[in-house]
Amino acid sequence: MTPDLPELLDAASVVTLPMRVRFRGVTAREAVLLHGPSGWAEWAPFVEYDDADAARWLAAAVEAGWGRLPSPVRGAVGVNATVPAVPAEQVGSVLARYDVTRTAKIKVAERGQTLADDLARVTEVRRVLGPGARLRVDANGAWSQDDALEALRTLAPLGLEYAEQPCATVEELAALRVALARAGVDVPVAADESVRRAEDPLRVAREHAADLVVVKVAPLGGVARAVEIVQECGLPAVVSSALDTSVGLAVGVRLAAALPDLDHDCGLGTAALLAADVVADPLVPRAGGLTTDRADAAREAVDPALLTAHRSDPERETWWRERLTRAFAHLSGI
Ligand SMILES: O=C(O)CCC(=O)C1=CC=C[C@@H](O)[C@@H]1C(=O)O
Ligand SMILES: [Mg+2]
Repeated sequence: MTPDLPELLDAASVVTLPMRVRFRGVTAREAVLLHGPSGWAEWAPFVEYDDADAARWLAAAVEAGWGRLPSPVRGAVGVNATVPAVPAEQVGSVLARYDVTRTAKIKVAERGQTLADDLARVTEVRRVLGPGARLRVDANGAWSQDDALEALRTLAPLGLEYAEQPCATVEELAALRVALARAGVDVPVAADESVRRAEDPLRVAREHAADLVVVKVAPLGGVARAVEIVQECGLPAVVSSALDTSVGLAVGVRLAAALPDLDHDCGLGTAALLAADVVADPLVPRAGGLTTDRADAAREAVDPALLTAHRSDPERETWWRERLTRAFAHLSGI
């Protein structure tokens, strides 16, 4: 069932949530919470995304708020800590916000920083979490193929589970995998933007450009679509958030719980990066994981007082409502 536009606009609350640390260049996360007959849903396409992208995020919100989510095949999922591109001295305080010690994802290749900064940050995460922890890095496509080879050669001795989107294009990722193998650098490559922002999310698998895929519910158009994409790719998957509120994270947990195979911890701990949320008890990982029970409960626990307290200013609210109207016009093309 798809709501009409007046129903969607009526169901929408626009919020601005402050973040604890800068992430993806933002210090506040804006989101639209939608209350539909199937429960709360979130629509929060990154502000730089165009209306066609935003429509895919809307399809995901409509699935959660007006449709049905695929049934879980597991009741709990492991979660990684997410470490923004902070100075090494701040790593300890970031990690202290997570009840997670097994796996951490570390942002690298941040604009204005150097490989020495990345090395210091990853070294510090390894020191804090110890030799048994699984560490993955995410360059968000910022390295050239040569830079990626040099960086991963430098970081590999610290022990990396994988490198997420080390280069921007599918061609570079494919060539990098060959170059890494040739150089004897044992770091698997994961594709994120090459799946979530691609015209054809399966191309990365066809071109043998990745060892695993990172999937996010909203950019892929919903849980059911994301499950299909993972199956069609035929590669191991990691479910990750799109810097969601607890509502979006809860739906992410439902994707992780619905995948037939899940061998990696998921990037669903990002509530810890928000200084405010739309539920009183944010969906942060406990003992390294999240359960579907807690996720479903969080989605039911959206607090109207928090929606009011964090309501966006009138100018931003108008911007989001107009964007929602435009994205809705694209929805039928999805
Ligand atoms: O994967 C995680 O650990 C948390 C989520 C995360 O890192 C991201 C969420 C949203 C946008 C991104 O720039 C970023 C990513 O690239 O994976
Ligand atoms: Mg990523």
